[in-house]
Order: sequence, then C-alpha cells, then structure tokens
Amino acid sequence: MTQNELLLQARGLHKGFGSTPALRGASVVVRRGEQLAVTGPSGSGKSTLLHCLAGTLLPDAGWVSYDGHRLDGLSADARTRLRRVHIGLVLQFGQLVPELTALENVALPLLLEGRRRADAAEAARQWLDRVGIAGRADATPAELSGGEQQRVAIARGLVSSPSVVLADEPTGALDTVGGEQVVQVLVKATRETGAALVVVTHDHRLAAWMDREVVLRDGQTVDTEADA
Ligand SMILES: Nc1ncnc2c1ncn2[C@@H]1O[C@H](COP(=O)(O)OP(=O)(O)OP(=O)(O)O)[C@@H](O)[C@H]1O
Repeated sequence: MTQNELLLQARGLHKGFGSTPALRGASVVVRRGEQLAVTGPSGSGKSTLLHCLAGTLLPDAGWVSYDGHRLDGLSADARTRLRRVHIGLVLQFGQLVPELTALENVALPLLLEGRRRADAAEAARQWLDRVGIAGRADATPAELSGGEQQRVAIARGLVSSPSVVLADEPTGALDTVGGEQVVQVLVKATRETGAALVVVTHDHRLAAWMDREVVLRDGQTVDTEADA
C-alpha cells in the first residue's frame, strides 16, 4: 500500500473514561474510497474509535492522521475545519437540529463553510432527492420517522463532499428492513461520490457489504491488516 492510498490512519490508540479503558492499543487504516465495517461486542470501544478518527475525541496515547496530517498537531479550530470540509459524520442519536427543517439541517454544514444561502439550499435539495426524501424537505425532525431522520443525517453528512464518511450504528434505532434500506442509501451514496466509508455496527450482514471488517475486542483491534 502506498502512503498516497492512505486516507485515515490510527495507531496504538488508548483512551480511558475515568477508570474505564475504552481503547487499549487500537490501530486501523482507511484507504481512499474504501468501505470498512467496525464490529465488536457492546462496550468494545467502537464509538470511541470512531470519534478518535473524527477528531471529536483525542486519544490519551497513540495518534490519528488524516491525509498525512496528525490530528494532535492541529489546533481545536483547525481540527473542526478539517472535519467540516473533509469528514462527514453520521451519528445515531440527536444529531439533527430540532428547530430546523430537513432542508435546513442538510444545508447547515455548507452555511457554516460560508456558502451562499441559495447555493446551500439547492445542494441540500439535491441530496434530499438522492436519499429519497425530497418530499419531506419542509418537515422538522419530530415530524420524520426514524428512517427519514437517518436519511437526512446521511444527506447532511455527504453534502460537503467529504473524502470519508464516519457512521455510528446507522441501523441501531431502526427495524431490520428500515435499517437495511438506510445502510443501502449510505453505501450507494459513498460509492457514487467515491468517499471512503467507516461504519460502526453490531450487524454482521451489514459488515458483509463492506470491503473489509475490523473487529474490536476489549479496546483492541483484531484486524490483521492494521499492523501491516
Ligand atoms: N463519555 C463516556 N464516559 C464514560 N465512559 C464511557 C464514555 N464513552 C464510552 N465509555 C465507556 O467506554 C467503553 C467503550 O464504549 P464505546 O461506546 O466506545 O463502545 P461500543 O463498542 O461503541 O459500544 P456499543 O456497541 O454498546 O455502542 C464502555 O465501557 C463505555 O461504557
């Protein structure tokens, strides 16, 4: 593998919350355009790993680099900017702004980047169409089903054309059929845009759709390639 293919890299991550060790030496690499599942039992550190990859959590030891730049070498502002432009986050709960419509929620990352309101609204409308809920643009999150909310979250995660999308349990809050449809939307959308995709999940069927699976146990990655 050349350095150029590497998009995200995490090495020897340790992270504790009080006396609870969430990560104990986890390592993972994500190549450009690759689709990766992170699986493992409840409490094995999957969400913590995802947030370290996103730079929303800093590890106690070890490091994460994005496109060759170590996240711990950046200021908090620079990490936020990097995340805004290059990393799409799709989280399970509470990520939509309740006061805003679906369209406004999707447009928000573009407005934060300084894009013109009309351009942001147009891009948001296109993404709502791509994820199959163009007709719900004016609904607020409380008026949407769980699956529709997840589609809005996917559209919002992808609207900035990120190089990588990090998704935490996109099926977790949904029934089996609804969950599968939502993941299919996510997989299809990232394949079309060429973004890499990292999905944290309990669902092994979902993992089977990905290019590769990394398994976490007790805060350590069992993946064989991570140490290659
Ligand atoms: N903010 C926090 N404060 C305290 N403990 C935390 C925090 N976040 C995670 N933990 C603990 O760290 C460990 C790993 O949690 P994490 O959420 O990363 O696991 P997970 O594999 O994603 O679990 P699940 O599949 O149940 O979502 C768990 O023991 C959890 O209780």
